Amino acid sequence: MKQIGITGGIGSGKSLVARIFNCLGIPVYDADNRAKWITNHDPAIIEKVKSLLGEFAYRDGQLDRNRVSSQVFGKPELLENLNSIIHPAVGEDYKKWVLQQNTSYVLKEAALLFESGSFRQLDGIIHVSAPMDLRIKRTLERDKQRGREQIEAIIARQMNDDERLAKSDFEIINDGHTLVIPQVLKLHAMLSQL
Ligand SMILES: CC(C)(COP(=O)(O)OP(=O)(O)OC[C@H]1O[C@@H](n2cnc3c(N)ncnc32)[C@H](O)[C@@H]1O)[C@@H](O)C(=O)NCCC(=O)NCCS
Ligand SMILES: Nc1ncnc2c1ncn2[C@@H]1O[C@H](COP(=O)(O)OP(=O)(O)OP(=O)(O)O)[C@@H](O)[C@H]1O
Repeated sequence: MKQIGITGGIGSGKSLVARIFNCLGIPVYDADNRAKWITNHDPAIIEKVKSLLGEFAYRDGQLDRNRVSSQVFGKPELLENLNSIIHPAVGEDYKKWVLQQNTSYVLKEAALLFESGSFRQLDGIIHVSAPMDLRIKRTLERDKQRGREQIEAIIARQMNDDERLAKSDFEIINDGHTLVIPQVLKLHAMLSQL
């Protein structure tokens, strides 16, 4: 079974593209969502996050995401420390998940496939590309709690599009003009044959 990554910057449309593959019967591991689950449920991770960010990082037993976003996205060192707690846990969780799948290929969706090093375990990477202004506009519309300043701080913490695309094997253009479903169908036909 081939393991394919799907990546792209914030607001590029990874989740949307991943949902289309999922409709075709392809299992998708959503690293963002699993990271959310782990930070709320794994006691060892919760302890580590609290010792890094303080007790107030959690409210009513849940990670206070707005508070933590304001705390970490403007502070590269703090974010790196948070990443080094969460990324290995997501890596282990993914390994268990993949053993339970039995399709011709699976998808791992993550914004930070290259930054986290997890691309090394994958057989190919799909890059979802969209112009920067459109990515910011989509994210502003989706995440009402986030301002433009925070979105720009997040973008500054991610690999730039050119570099990410150069490291990827396939591209899906999600620029608001190019039709997305035909691109997914073409790639799905090819990946199913691998
Ligand atoms: C800082 C946190 C609490 C903010 O939560 P919030 O609900 O506001 O945002 P969410 O998790 O939905 O992320 C929104 C988008 O921001 C970007 N992003 C998230 N974490 C990071 C990061 N560490 N570095 C760069 N970009 C990131 C991604 O494009 C992501 O899709 C959360 O993002 C987090 O715990 N991040 C660190 C762990 C991580 O890297 N998760 C990503 C997948 S493993
Ligand atoms: N082609 C499109 N047409 C209209 N809306 C779109 C399109 N692509 C994405 N969107 C919308 O833009 C927003 C961002 O898309 P999505 O959540 O898939 O991005 P993402 O790459 O997964 O972002 P993140 O890294 O933050 O998780 C969503 O609200 C989504 O519905």
